[in-house]
Amino acid sequence: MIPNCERSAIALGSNMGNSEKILAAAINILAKTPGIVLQAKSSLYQTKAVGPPQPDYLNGCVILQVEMPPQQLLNTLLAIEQKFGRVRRERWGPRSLDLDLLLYDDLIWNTPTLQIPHPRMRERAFVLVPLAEIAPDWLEPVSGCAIKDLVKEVDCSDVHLLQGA
Ligand SMILES: Nc1ncnc2c1ncn2[C@@H]1O[C@H](COP(=O)(O)OP(=O)(O)OP(=O)(O)O)[C@@H](O)[C@H]1O
Ligand SMILES: Nc1nc2c(c(=O)[nH]1)N=C(CO)CN2
Repeated sequence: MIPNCERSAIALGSNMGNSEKILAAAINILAKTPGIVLQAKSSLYQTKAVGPPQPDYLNGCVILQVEMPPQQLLNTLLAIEQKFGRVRRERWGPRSLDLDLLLYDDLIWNTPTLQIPHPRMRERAFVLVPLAEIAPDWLEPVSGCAIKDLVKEVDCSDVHLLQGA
């Protein structure tokens, strides 16, 4: 536990390369980053890609205790994406690693480079299913709804628990 720290939820996704290995390695790096303590880790889910046709994703979420402001946390996430050779080509296109900052306590934050809560999290079953597993009672601050209730509003039929993960 870090004194004066905030709780943050991060979504992880990958559909290029050895996604299981990449997600495990990314979580490991996050857990070893100064100012970050890994509090909880969801199962991994195989999910049908939303967006242009592309391979299925592996998705998961983690809860972190962080002792850094939101923009610094985003910069940390972008640096980890780069380590795994993330190249931005098309919007919502395939990627070796995607890390999205979903929630930062009950903060609502809107700048050109960072929006919290993540603006599309409420419509994404591939985010809400793993997040509900580890943070069901966390209130998404824009809607005021708990994650366990938001997950009931989306179609979860394309999100499957990865066996043996
Ligand atoms: N909450 C957030 N988490 C991550 N990135 C964010 C957030 N809010 C704004 N951004 C900005 O979005 C930029 C582009 O993100 P990215 O390329 O990962 O989008 P995407 O994964 O293709 O689509 P989506 O944002 O719908 O998940 C980042 O460089 C970052 O500046
Ligand atoms: N199933 C799934 N589809 C996606 C994902 C993702 O992580 N999982 N990420 C996207 C861009 O952030 C676009 N589409």
